[in-house]
Amino acid sequence: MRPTEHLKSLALQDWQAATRHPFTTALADGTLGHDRMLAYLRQDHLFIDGFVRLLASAVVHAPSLPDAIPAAQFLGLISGPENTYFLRAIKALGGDPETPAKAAPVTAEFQELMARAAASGRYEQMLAVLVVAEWSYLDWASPFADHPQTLPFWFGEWIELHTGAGFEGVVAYLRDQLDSAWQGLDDDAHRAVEATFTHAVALERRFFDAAQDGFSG
Ligand SMILES: Cc1ncc(CN)c(N)n1
Repeated sequence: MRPTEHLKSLALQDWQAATRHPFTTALADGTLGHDRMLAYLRQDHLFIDGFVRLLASAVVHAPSLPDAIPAAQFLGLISGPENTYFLRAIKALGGDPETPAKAAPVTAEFQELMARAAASGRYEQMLAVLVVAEWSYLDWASPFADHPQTLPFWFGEWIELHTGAGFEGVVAYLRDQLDSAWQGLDDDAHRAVEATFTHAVALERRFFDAAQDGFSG
């Protein structure tokens, strides 16, 4: 079994709950309340701040230039079209993209996990969080790739950013990086990757649970 399959198998319950979540089902069929989508995007924009720094750290720690380049290109996508999507969508939903939200507890925990992984100097720790974040999003969004064009852009473009050949390539690359890093690690480092990976999956689930509640708790 591939190391990334093994890691996912350790977190299967949370994985399935995160990737077949009523929040994303409602988002994809267009019935999600606009207030809910706005609250989610304002929290997720905070998540992206930490994510960009984590991805940049992975670029720094990649073992070679060919290993670093796909992550560097993905960094450009997140910092460009994805960030612009956030600004446009938050504005269209009635929010002020220039005023950051106060981090909800689950967002703050995610920020801490990403900051810890980035500061660890351990490439596999960075990849453990990056793989969960992008693979779980590919998993929930893929069944909705052919969404109706009538969906408002704040729903439709969010699905498009997480589906398609380009994004599948990002997930394949991140998984390959973690699979090959795993081979060179000792038992203690394997346990540490497992802990970070399963924590990240639990946070993805809790992030959608909180989003479903409008981040009110
Ligand atoms: C919480 C979370 N996890 C993952 C992703 C995927 N980019 C995201 N936008 N937000």
